[in-house]
Amino acid sequence: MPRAVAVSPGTKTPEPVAAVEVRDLTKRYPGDVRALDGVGFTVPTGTVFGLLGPNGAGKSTTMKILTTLARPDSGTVRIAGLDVVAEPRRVRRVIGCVTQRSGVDPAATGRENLTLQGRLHGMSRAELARRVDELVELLDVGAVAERVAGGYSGGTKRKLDIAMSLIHRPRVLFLDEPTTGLDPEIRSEIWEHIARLARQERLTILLTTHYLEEADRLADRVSILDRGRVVAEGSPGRLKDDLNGDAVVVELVEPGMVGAARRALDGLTLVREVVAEGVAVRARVDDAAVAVPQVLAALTADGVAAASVTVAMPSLHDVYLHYAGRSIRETER
Ligand SMILES: Nc1ncnc2c1ncn2[C@@H]1O[C@H](COP(=O)(O)OP(=O)(O)OP(=O)(O)O)[C@@H](O)[C@H]1O
Repeated sequence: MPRAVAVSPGTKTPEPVAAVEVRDLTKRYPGDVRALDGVGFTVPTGTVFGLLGPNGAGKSTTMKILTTLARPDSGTVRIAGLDVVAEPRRVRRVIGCVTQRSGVDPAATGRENLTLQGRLHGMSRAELARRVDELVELLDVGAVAERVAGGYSGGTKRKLDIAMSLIHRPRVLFLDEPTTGLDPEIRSEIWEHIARLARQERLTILLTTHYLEEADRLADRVSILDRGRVVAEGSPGRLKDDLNGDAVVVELVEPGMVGAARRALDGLTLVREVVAEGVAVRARVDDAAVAVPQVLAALTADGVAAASVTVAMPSLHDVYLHYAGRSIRETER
């Protein structure tokens, strides 16, 4: 946790303890769509915060308002102490954004992309050259920095996008689904980079994700949004602990039986929630020792064959399912 007040090196002005402070945010779209209905959360300086929620929950709308791209109907947002509605230009100077749409110019080299970005921020030549070198090393893109970005792999391109968002040394970094569409191996490499950035650059990071393992791995705290409201907030560990009970995961012999397995387990009073996960079903129960025999009996009675049964502690998937009322996998695009 951060100290009460920190001093940033260049300005000697005290940094507010909360890097992001969101209060009572509301936003309606035409057609009486209530996209945000009183959203509030605080992100302490130097921490990583995850915004989770099913499609349509209000994550993008929240991100747009926080990054000055949209105005709220009511409520307040302060970024590094600055009001996003009253001082959008100053806010833009202290934030960096990585959106799902890449800002990389495929015809320019990695180094040229970074340099151009720095010029757009009005950085001096010497300072920019230093910063480009620093970021090339930090994001480990030295081997490809002189090659045109059009030939980069998806992971390298994403790293360049992240580096570009950091060129002007922002205090708060917004990452919108930073690893969507990447291979699992590349995804964990990007996670390592993000975690390192948070430490080395003393960044506050706010990310949206629908990979719950990403939030579990990176976020100090998460907020689960549903229908424009925060339905749960806390550290991933605390949210999991609060759920109590166990998760019973039954892997099925036949993928086609997932629906039948789900219906069979839905009918058991000791199963609190059940969700399909690929060729498995995941049920949350109070006591796995009591539940497993009944789970297996119910499946057998309905003609569903189990390949394996695993008992686990509740995961962030179970937390999400509990608060959002549905699995994030059911809501994936
Ligand atoms: N420009 C718009 N006009 C009308 N309705 C909109 C507009 N943008 C978003 N909405 C609606 O507002 C609600 C919140 O959308 P938002 O995009 O913020 O959710 P989200 O959590 O980011 O979902 P996703 O992950 O699908 O982007 C949804 O019901 C959505 O359909």
